[in-house]
Amino acid sequence: MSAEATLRIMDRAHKEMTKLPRADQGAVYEFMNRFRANPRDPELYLQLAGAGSELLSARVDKAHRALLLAVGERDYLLVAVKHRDEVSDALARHAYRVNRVTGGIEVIDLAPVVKPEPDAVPLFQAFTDMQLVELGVAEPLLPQIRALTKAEQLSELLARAPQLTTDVLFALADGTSYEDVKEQITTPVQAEDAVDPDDLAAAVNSPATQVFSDDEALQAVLGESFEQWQVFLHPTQRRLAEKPTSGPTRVGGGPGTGKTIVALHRVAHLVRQLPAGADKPILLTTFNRNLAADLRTRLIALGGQELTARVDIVNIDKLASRVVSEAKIGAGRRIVDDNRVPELWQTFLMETGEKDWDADFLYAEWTQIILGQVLNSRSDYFRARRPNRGRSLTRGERDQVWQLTERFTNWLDGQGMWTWRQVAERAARLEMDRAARSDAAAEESSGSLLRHRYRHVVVDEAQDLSAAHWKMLRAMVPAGPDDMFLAGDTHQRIYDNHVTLGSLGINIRGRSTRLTLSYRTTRQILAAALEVMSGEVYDDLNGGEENLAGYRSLLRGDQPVFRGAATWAQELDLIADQVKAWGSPVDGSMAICLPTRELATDLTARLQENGLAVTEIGPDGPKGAGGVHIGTMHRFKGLEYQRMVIAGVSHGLIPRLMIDRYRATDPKRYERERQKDRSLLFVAATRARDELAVFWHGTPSPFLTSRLVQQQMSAEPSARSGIDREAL
Ligand SMILES: Nc1ncnc2c1ncn2[C@@H]1O[C@H](COP(=O)(O)OP(=O)(O)OP(=O)(O)O)[C@@H](O)[C@H]1O
Repeated sequence: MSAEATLRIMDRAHKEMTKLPRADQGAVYEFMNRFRANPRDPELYLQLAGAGSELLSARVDKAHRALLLAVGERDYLLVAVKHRDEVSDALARHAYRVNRVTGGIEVIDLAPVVKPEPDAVPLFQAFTDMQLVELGVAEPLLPQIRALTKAEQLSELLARAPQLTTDVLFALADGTSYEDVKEQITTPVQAEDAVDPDDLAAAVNSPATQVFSDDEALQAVLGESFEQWQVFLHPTQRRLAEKPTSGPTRVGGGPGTGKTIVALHRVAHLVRQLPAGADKPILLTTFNRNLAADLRTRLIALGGQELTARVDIVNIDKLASRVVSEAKIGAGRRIVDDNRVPELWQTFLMETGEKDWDADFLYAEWTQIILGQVLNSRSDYFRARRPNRGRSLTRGERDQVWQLTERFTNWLDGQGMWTWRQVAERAARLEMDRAARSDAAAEESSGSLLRHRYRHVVVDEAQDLSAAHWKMLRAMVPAGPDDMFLAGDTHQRIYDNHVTLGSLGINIRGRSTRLTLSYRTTRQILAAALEVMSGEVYDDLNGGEENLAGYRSLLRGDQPVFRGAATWAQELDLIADQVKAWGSPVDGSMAICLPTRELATDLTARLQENGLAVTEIGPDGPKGAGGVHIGTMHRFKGLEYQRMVIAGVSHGLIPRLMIDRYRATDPKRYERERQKDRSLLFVAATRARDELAVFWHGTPSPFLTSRLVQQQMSAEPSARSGIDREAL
């Protein structure tokens, strides 16, 4: 298709579009097609957006207008899609300018933030306007910057300023000298050639302009379906999805950065490379059932039934149980839920009169070391490394533990039971044997019928899989190019599975990447979620450390609400009021997350008394589409909602009071359990797209920093203690 005009989309505009209701996204999609074909189509009403504005406006549909910059005679940059009632506000509020340092186009938010204080000393009086501009500060913000006298005002301004302005002013306010800022912040992003601030055509091609898509990529995707456009990958995401790899690869990144989307596109890409056939040589797996169901729906939306037909989509435990039942193992045995196993250990120790060992300790040793590492024999256990296990064990003690676990498994067996961990361990062993036989057969003759199960394995929520799961997966696919693709974020680990992939035969070193741009949530919600995580150290699945540096959002919204009540009954009132303030939506766009089932039951009753429809989120996901969704924290993994309440964020509930008993007896375990509960809160907070409210009763959870808690006292930014880099 030859087009009349080229159209590019700014990153920010694209993010805003992903937030529109589906029907409106469809209208934008149609608009872009028409606009590219003929921008002067009279029905598009292309015109100057307003007197004195640098922007043009065009009609998307009855309600929406596109705002565009003309960057060449027939080249346009889409900078925003707004409701027509919001256009004049948007024009007054934002300026689009070429930055003199980077040469990129910046969107500058001109909303006034500073209330002038006549006698106070301006924060940046030591620097001239010229110096600030030379460092890369956005010129239209200079009048506001000049009026800043307090750190809190600066925080507020920087929360909306372009990146380079933020970096420069933050460093200067922090006491960094002009020369150092120039060297460390400005020079690295300086354009190679001289910048002409009026040359938009050059600016739009500058790497500093955050253009989501160039015209070519847009044209390609507009030729596809609307569904595909909805998950049109950012160039960074696309590279990850399509890059050939020499071995296992991992994509990390904070919540909502598109890891799942990339994993799905990776699957689609791999399917496209397959020779024709009716088999399923690609495994797509994740932690639990509802996430697997969700992956299936999303993959069908992306590539249809034909593509999905080549992919085995199954959650990891089901996959393991399939392997053992194919081998006719465990028939008639009931699989008990892992959270019941500590209790079973307790009963076993009581029945056998064994008093020297603690049930919790044995449970953890058995699941994490013996089953977790798929240890075959007592001598393997004697040699095993026991990372993260706290106290060391002598050889004699290891012998006792081994014998006790053998007796325990026989005891379980006698009652017709086994655990998911045992199933995973057995499946791993079966698959490792199968792989060894298949390798041996391949060496002897090329016509062997023994093959690995899959050619490619793609794993989402990788942070929650156990070592036995990884051993099973490793054995299911031959080592080689594009063998394993893992997506996950260790900050969201909510089950106690810590692994070092390298020691399990999965070598991701040098093939690990991180996404940093959140598509889900606003800057304000991200800042609050990140604050919950402050001070904690996370691993990178491979023995190193991982952080969320650079994790950001281009979307802005209201500050999240943080509010406490004296009692649970009063907290229920707060929740009911919040639901009402949000217009009591019962279309499934709002959810409430609680730490315990009891609290969830109370809240359900309360909302139902108020006449609201409530939908429980069960192990397979929400039990219906509409209603107010209510669930305990674990249920929220992988979900997203327009509005979220997190309730019961109280001392003793988050983290759970019961973990206190490990504080003295098993400090490592205590730290792990505490980190897990912190991650649960982080996962819950990052499910919110637009609005978040956090409530507690009594004393707030220690994970809510005093700054977050203070937000209830005063909506004023002056309640903050200072400028915090993370909060920006
Ligand atoms: N390129 C994109 N275009 C449009 N929407 C996107 C894009 N990438 C991600 N999204 C949207 O952002 C949201 C989050 O994406 P996704 O679920 O893949 O993130 P994630 O990193 O797996 O999140 P989490 O770690 O919280 O599970 C989804 O609604 C998804 O459709």
